[in-house]
Amino acid sequence: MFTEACRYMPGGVNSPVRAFKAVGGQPVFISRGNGATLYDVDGNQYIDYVLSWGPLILGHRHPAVMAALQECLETGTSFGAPTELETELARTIVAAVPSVEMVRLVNSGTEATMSALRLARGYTGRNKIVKFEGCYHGHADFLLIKAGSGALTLGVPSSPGVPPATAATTITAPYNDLDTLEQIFAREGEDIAAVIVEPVAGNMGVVPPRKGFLAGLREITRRYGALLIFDEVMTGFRVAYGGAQELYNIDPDLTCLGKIIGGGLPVGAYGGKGVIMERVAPAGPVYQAGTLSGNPLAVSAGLATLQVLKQPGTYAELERKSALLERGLRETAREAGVPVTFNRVGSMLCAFFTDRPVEDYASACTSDTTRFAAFFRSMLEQGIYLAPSQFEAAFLSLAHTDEHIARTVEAARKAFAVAGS
Ligand SMILES: N[C@H](C=O)CCC(=O)O
Repeated sequence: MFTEACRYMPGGVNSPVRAFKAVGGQPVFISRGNGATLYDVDGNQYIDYVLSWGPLILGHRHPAVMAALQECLETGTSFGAPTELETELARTIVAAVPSVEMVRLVNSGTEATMSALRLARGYTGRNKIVKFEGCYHGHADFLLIKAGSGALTLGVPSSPGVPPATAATTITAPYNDLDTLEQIFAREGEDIAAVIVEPVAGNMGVVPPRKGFLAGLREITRRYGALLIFDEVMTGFRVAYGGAQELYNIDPDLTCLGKIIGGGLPVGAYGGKGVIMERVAPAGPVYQAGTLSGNPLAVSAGLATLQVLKQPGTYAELERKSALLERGLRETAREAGVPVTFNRVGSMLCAFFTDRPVEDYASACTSDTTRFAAFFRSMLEQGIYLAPSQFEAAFLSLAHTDEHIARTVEAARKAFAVAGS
C-alpha cells in the first residue's frame, strides 16, 4: 500500500510526519479505530497515543460523537450559510476559554494562527512578529521559521519556499527565555505586532513553560503595545477545559484553537478580546473567509466532545491516568539504566533520551534520536502506537484504561532495554 501511495502522493502521505522517516521502516496503514485502540490493515492492534495528533481526547468513535455526527448527517453536510450549531460552539468556546469574548471558526490550526496574526498586524498597524524556536504554529510562510513538529523532524525547520522578505518579518527567540525577548523588544518593539507562543510547547516534544515565562510575555507585550497570542491548538481543552490560559492564569489577547474543538474532524478557530475581534470582516476590515468554515459536521463532533469534557472529574481522571503512565515509564527507564528526561503537562507527555532538563529547542535537540527510533520500533512491534518522531507529544484519552497503561509500561520495559543496548 505504501509503495502504491508513493506513486501518487509525495512521500506517500498527506502530512510529512506520518511517513515514519525519522524512525525507519514504513508507516502503518490504519483500517479503523475504537476507543484507545487502532487496527491496521494487516490485522494488528495498537494502543494509540497519537489520537490523530491530539483531537481524540475521548478516544476513537466515542458514542456521543458518533451519535452527533449521525444526527447531523441526516440534515446535510455543508450549507455555506449560518447555522445555529455554529453559534452554540462559539458560545461554548467563549464560556470555556477565559480570555475569549468572540470567536471565528476556520478549518485548521494553520488557518487559525495565520488569521490571528493577520488580525494582530491589522489591529496594531505593525508588521513584525515574534515566535519561539521549536514552536510550531502550522505551515503558513511566516511561521515556518525555526519551526518544530514535522519540519524539525525532517531537518527543515526553516523551509525552502518562504520568500526572504516574508521570513524577515518573523523574529525568533529561545523558548523560556525572557531576557532575549526583552532585548528584542528594546531593539524593535515599536514594529512588533504580536508574540505568538504555544503556552506548553508540544511540537518539540513536550516543553512546559518555566515559572513566570508566560506572565513575563504578558507583561512585555503589554508594555510595548504588542498583542500576545496563545496558540492553544494543542493545549486548548487538553491541559484543562479552559486550556493553558486557565491552567496558568494568563490573559492573552488572542487565542488559536483546533484539534479537540472539532472532535476529530477538520476545524480551527481564533478568538479573543471583542475590541480586537470586531476588526475581523465583515464587522471590520481585516479580511478572512472560508467556504467550509463552521462546517456542521465538525461543529457537531466538536460540541459533543466539549459536552463530555465539561462533565465533572474528566480532567482529574486524565491527570490520574497520565501520572500513572509517567510513573511507570520513569521506573522502567531507570531499571534499564537509560538516561531519559520526562516532561508532562496533564495528558501531554514526552520522553527525551537525554540526561539534561529539556526547557527549550536547544535542549530538546540533545535527545538521542537513534535511541528514540529504537524505542519507537520496539514499542510498535509490541502494539504501542507512538508518534513517529522525538519532537511530538504522546496524548492520553478518556478511553485509555489502567490496563492499557499497564500493558504500555510492560512494553516500555523491553523497549528501553533495546534503546539502551
Ligand atoms: N504536531 C503536528 C500538529 O500538531 C502533527 C500533525 C502533522 O504535522 O501532520
